[in-house]
Amino acid sequence: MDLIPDLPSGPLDVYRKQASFNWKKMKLFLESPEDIEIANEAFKYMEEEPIFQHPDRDLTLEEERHLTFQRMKKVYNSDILYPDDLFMNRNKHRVLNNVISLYDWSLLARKSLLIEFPMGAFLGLGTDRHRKFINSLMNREIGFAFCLTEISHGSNTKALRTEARYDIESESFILHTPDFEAAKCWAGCLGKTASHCLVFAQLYTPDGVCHGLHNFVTPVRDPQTLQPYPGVTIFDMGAKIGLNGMDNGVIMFNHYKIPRENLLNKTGDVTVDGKYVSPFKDPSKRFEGRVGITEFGVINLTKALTISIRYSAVRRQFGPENQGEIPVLEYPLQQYRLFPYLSGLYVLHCFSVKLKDRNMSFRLAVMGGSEDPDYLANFGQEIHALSCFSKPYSGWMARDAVQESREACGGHGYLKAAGFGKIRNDNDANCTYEGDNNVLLQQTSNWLLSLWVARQRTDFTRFPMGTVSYLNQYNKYLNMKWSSDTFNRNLKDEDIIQTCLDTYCWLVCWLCKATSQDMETLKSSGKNKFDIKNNCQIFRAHNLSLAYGERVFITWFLESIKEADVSLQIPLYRLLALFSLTRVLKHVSSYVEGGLINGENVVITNIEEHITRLLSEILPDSVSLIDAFAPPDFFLNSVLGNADGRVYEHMYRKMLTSPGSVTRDTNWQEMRYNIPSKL
Ligand SMILES: Cc1cc2nc3c(=O)[nH]c(=O)nc-3n(C[C@H](O)[C@H](O)[C@H](O)COP(=O)(O)OP(=O)(O)OC[C@H]3O[C@@H](n4cnc5c(N)ncnc54)[C@H](O)[C@@H]3O)c2cc1C
Repeated sequence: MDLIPDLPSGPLDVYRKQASFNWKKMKLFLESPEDIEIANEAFKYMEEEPIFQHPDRDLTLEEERHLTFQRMKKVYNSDILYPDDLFMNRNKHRVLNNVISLYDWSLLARKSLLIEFPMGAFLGLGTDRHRKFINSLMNREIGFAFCLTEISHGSNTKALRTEARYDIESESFILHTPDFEAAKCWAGCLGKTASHCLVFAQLYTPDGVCHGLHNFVTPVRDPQTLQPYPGVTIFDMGAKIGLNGMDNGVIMFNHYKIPRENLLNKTGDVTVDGKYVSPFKDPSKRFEGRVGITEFGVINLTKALTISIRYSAVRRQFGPENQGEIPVLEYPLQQYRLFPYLSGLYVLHCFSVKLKDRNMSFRLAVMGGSEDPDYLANFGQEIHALSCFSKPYSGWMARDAVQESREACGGHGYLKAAGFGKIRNDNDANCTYEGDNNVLLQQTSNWLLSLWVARQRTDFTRFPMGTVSYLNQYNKYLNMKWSSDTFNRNLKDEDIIQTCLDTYCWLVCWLCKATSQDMETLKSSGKNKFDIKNNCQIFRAHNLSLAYGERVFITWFLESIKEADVSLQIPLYRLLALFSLTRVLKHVSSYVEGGLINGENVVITNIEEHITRLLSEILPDSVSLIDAFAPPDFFLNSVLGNADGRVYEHMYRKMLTSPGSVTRDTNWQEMRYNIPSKL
């Protein structure tokens, strides 16, 4: 417990004293003592280093990028933020990345993209001949950008048009951008800094055959002068709505030659005389990014909810007659706007930790090579389906929570110093990069629907993570009906959660069935495969992906609760019951359509009553529940969310000390009331 410093006393004490559990114990449920120790050291270091101090004025684009770059160098040179054992200790890497993300997403993106991401690509897709690049990266002599997206194509990667044609005579690939629409764009660190790119291009052998997208190590700038090489045109994409410490750029190649060896050739190569050879495909790499991005939502939810819950606990408006004003957190409506996201934060955190662990087990199994290939294929499919769900879900949950939190803080929430603007704008990009959310989510339903088609000859328990084993009992679930007693008033939270899980089993089975039937109907009406798939997305396939994933969220958090200290279990069950009920309620139209509800709406009333009860039970715990997640004030960087709850003192100090706040405007002479009259 000494690891976790006490919180300063102030107006939040009222709620902290009401908590039914020890918040430090809760923190230890969320993070191990080792992780807390690593994070504490990093927090202290960054808080004390001059380069990490928050500027007291808005920076220009160039200043912001320069500062972020200098900070990145500081990170790389720090034994605390970048210790020697970082790559051997993935957990340490995760914790330190989280600390950096809490501080600034641009810094994390720069640090990851320029050096770590290419290192991963070389280890995963490269071979011995690329060792020189790894050495240069380790010596910090070069830096990379990752170039996949083109001006006219992003999600549809098959349609990308950058070409890499092999030339036997010079033993090189000739990279070419046919026109501006095929220019690579959005690549982070490309605008001003990267010396090399990992370029995805269509590989053509001299016989004119296209072998699809391959990855090419491409030097684009002189690392010393930062001038692009002849044959390469680069331009910067300019200011964005967030992540402005990062320089996203556009690049075009004009018959630009790179050595044959620069092809990352683990999954496919071209011989000196121009023959294409492909030894095998490595399935272990493709999920890594999305698994990691799932955790990004946790960071943004943490920041937004720390600010809004603490502020709501001290902000007073209205009250019963003659009894003074009450904190806005006391209003059930305010609780309903914030607590489901608080429960979502707990659920998402536990899910993303488990997903990372399971992904790591999968990758180790692939590398070990001794596992049954069917087992690996099933494991890989499950990880893929889950990460294609959880990356969008986490970005969207954070997006919605940040907006609700901003509004929950009223006008003051709109101040830049409240912090929501930066969280919102930086989180926004998570919904698009590493796969647009809506496009990605389709992969989860595609997989589920393919399983459904094969349901009569499949044993669903063969999937190692157990996320679809209930499909074995699809007949039982499809016959399920809610009775007027379902979710009855006397149900305990554990039983509520179980009923929600059963409801999700019904929902997934029914959505699989209904989507497949719709597809059959469209097929018999003469629609082609493409149209059939698209016409089943809105009310069916999209919801199917959500239902599948939400059920896994609940199941995995339930596992975590059972491992928690008994003193924490009641508040955790409450959170999970609230999460489950509010999410179950969002699928009501399917229950009506699919006949789960027959006639009476009493079950919905029961659910609403339970939600109202849970909100009031979570209220006394709410501040401590968010304290267990909250970063130090320096990292939250919000006048509304400090741990001492002294909101108005912090606002006063910030406003008074902001440059120019109490002086006359420099243009004051032109702002005097001497507007010429037309009269
Ligand atoms: C901050 C940031 C950093 C980035 N960094 C990089 C980087 O380093 N390297 C890189 O290569 N790229 C990068 N990107 C690009 C990013 O990966 C792409 O923007 C993303 O893959 C989406 O592609 P798109 O922009 O072409 O969207 P589109 O594919 O054009 O999608 C546009 C809209 O159409 C919808 N849509 C598309 N297809 C379908 C469909 N089949 N069904 C239903 N709806 C559909 C999408 O949901 C979306 O709403 C970055 C983007 C951002 C914002």
